[in-house]
Amino acid sequence: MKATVSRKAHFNAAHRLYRKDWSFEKNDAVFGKCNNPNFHGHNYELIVSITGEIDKETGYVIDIKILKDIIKTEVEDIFDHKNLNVEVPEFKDLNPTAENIAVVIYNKIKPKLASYLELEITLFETPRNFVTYSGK
Ligand SMILES: Nc1nc2c(c(=O)[nH]1)N=C([C@H](O)[C@H](O)COP(=O)(O)OP(=O)(O)OP(=O)(O)O)CN2
Ligand SMILES: [Zn+2]
Repeated sequence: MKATVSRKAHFNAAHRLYRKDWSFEKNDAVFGKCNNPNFHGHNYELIVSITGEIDKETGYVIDIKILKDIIKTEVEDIFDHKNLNVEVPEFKDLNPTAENIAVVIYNKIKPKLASYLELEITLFETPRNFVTYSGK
């Protein structure tokens, strides 16, 4: 019997959407106000969902305390109150769009889980804009 266990988390971060190999004009045309050289911020809301068999003895798919600790170490401690472009090495040459942030979070959390567990990341950049990534 399979179930999905989810944990919500939150981080606040600044970013700028642009490509270093494009002119300011091209970045402005594609990314608009998100290309502000002085950056801008979001209150990101994260949902980490783990799917797997319910253990017959414990009744758990995964102990949520363990998931909470993984999210703190791999996401909150690294992203919260940071400038993603400047302070998070994964975004040195990767545009910190919601899509790419979700992929980076997936790639940081996945190795910390037992290999038989499935992972899905849902990241809200604003209350109305969100992306989902599950490694496909
Ligand atoms: N596919 C994507 N499109 C956009 C992304 C993204 O990450 N992926 N990001 C941005 C900007 O960074 C920014 O997030 C847009 O914010 P904002 O302009 O505030 O968004 P809304 O106008 O939709 O604000 P609401 O409050 O949600 O109405 C742009 N595009
Ligand atoms: Zn933004």
